[in-house]
Amino acid sequence: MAVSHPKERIEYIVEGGRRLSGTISPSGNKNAALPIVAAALLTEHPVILTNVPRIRDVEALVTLIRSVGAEAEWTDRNALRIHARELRPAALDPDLCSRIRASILLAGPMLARCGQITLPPPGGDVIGRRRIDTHFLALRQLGAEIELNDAYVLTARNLVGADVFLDEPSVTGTENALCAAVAARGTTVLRNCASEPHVQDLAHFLIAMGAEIEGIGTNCMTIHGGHSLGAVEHRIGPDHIEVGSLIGLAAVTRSDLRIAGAGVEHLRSTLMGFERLGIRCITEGGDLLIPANQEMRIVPDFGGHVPKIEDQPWPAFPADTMSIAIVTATQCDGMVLMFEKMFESRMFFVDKLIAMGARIVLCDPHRAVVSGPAKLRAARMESPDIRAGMAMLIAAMGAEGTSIINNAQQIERGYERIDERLNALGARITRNPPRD
Ligand SMILES: CC(=O)N[C@H]1[C@@H](OP(=O)(O)OP(=O)(O)OC[C@H]2O[C@@H](n3ccc(=O)[nH]c3=O)[C@H](O)[C@@H]2O)O[C@H](CO)[C@@H](O)[C@@H]1O
Ligand SMILES: C=C(OP(=O)(O)O)C(=O)O
Repeated sequence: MAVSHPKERIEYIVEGGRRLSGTISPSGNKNAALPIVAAALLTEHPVILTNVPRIRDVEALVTLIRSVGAEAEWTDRNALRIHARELRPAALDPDLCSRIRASILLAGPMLARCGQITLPPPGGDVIGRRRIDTHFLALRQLGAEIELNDAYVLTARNLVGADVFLDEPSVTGTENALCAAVAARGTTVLRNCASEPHVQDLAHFLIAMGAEIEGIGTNCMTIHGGHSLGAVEHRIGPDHIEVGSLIGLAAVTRSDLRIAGAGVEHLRSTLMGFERLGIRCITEGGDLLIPANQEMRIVPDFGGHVPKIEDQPWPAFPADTMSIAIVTATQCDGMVLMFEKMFESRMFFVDKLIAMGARIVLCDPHRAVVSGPAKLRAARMESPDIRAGMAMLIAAMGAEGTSIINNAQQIERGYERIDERLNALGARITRNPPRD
């Protein structure tokens, strides 16, 4: 699959009102694959990654690492071999960098290997301000110098361990700092760091390469840097955001689904959020079952008060599952406050759901009250970002009639062949243009 041209437009034509059934396996975690592909640049030895989601963001990052001299080839549909034998701090394509947030993840590994990198501003979902201050705060303390011209120019003669307190637990900020700290001389303590499953997966990958890291899964990691890093084979963990999306999809379409190998150890806050909406899943070994006969009655807070679902850094309810929870709540009986604490523009897509018949009051950029259930009508929509796009796809599948989702390439930034995989469960989604 080639990296898409920015002008490439994809639409999904979705026939609603169909129940799905069967088993689906989640893809590898997008937000783990991206930092791990970048971190493969830390070693001059070959790295083999399996369960890599073949999505647009990963393809874009693979193109970027090739442009600095790494060999990268797909040895199978979801297996990637990277060999960063020699790297050159070449100028990165500003257009590609602007399409993905993950281009910023090259900072730590490239500083470690080449002592310099010029990074055009990163992109990613336009869901609010995407700060990079935390990245630079940490990298500066580890010895980097940063200048801003048209691009960010980062240099470091030596990376040296430090005691770093992050100003917020930024996911990609923590990942950049972790990669730089692994290569730095001496010990680094990263305090107030992020601990999402993808941050943990990156840390396990680095340990498999030879790094020494303590405190994985907590908000304080200690890294004993400077170990030599060798060849490694690593399997990317399942995408807990995709699992959350499938739970919402099953509930809205009243479908019976089994999610095989769902990574159940990382689902507690997600399941708790959906339970508040009256949706209960069953864990069976490593699988998650979502029965079709859900109560879908919003559980009030003690004393009958309006409950809320709010996102926060891990281990709380994930920000990337918020849009899915909103569309799911429109089909549940009762009232709930959805509180998006992290991004200030992510909730604006609810006007599309309102146009379909959902009863939602957007109180301000961070809070929306949803009252359900409301019958959804088919509509023509435009996907503004990955998760809003997925929420629209769920709404379209739950609505009577045929909906059209434009700009579906946004959905494909994060979900692999989602049309094909849902069609295999009984959905009817036509992709335009068809796949090669
Ligand atoms: C490539 C990648 O991995 N992208 C993910 C990564 O983005 P990214 O690493 O860009 O997100 P950050 O964790 O830096 O921050 C996300 C937003 O939350 C705010 N914030 C963060 C921490 C906090 O305690 N309070 C707070 O308000 C930040 O200011 C920012 O607006 O993490 C986000 C938050 O899980 C996810 O939505 C993105 O999918
Ligand atoms: C916000 C997201 O991604 P990114 O940070 O890559 O834009 C997301 O995955 O929902």
